[in-house]
Amino acid sequence: MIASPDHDPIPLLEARGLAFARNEEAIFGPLGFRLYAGDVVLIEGDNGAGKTTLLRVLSGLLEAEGEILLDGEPLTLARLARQVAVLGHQPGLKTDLTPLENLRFAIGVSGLRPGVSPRMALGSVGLEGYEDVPARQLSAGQKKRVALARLLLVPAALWLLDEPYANLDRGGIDLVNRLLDTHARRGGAALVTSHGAYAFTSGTPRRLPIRPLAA
Ligand SMILES: Nc1ncnc2c1ncn2[C@@H]1O[C@H](COP(=O)(O)OP(=O)(O)OP(=O)(O)O)[C@@H](O)[C@H]1O
Repeated sequence: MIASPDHDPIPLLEARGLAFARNEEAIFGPLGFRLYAGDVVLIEGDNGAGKTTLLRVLSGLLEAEGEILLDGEPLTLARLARQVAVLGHQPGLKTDLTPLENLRFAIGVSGLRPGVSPRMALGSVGLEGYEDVPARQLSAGQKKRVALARLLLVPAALWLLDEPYANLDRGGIDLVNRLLDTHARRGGAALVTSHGAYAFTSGTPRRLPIRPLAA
């Protein structure tokens, strides 16, 4: 069980007895943990350990045994849309649309954090000048940066990030760490998978590995 020293009594995310099996083969769990405002938690595990599966369960994409609570309430699709931002292996962009259009689409679905605009968010992730280029013309790292800009724009307090460092150069890795740091200081929380090579290399927020993830 993970808990920060100073936190609100209600965790942003709580898992109770969470277990997932495929074809009767256990993938992970049972697993219990709490994530409070200000927590950034690194999910560690070898290839195939079940990190992505866990994030897919927490994102409502796969059903598992056990309970998932968001702000103390059972996970529902409506709560997910408002309270959780997910960054998967794929950047999740519509490639015929530009970065600006993709971000406006995301705002339409998940809302807008006060005080930030799509152009500002693209500037923050180093994509000034790429606002109006079709996303299919962007490199893998640039696409990942658009997905990071989406995190900055939406108001969700809980971030679920699957391999956010993949495809990023050194500056991009530092960028992810800065975004996590700022998000945590603003009262957000994040669950991050990584193979560890690049995790939290600078501007390090708290590092709170959960183990074991795979029973
Ligand atoms: N769609 C699927 N159908 C069947 N088995 C799957 C499927 N997706 C994943 N698995 C299996 O579930 C297990 C956990 O996979 P998962 O992708 O969660 O691992 P991971 O820890 O994220 O791995 P990696 O570090 O390689 O990304 C693996 O044994 C994998 O082969």
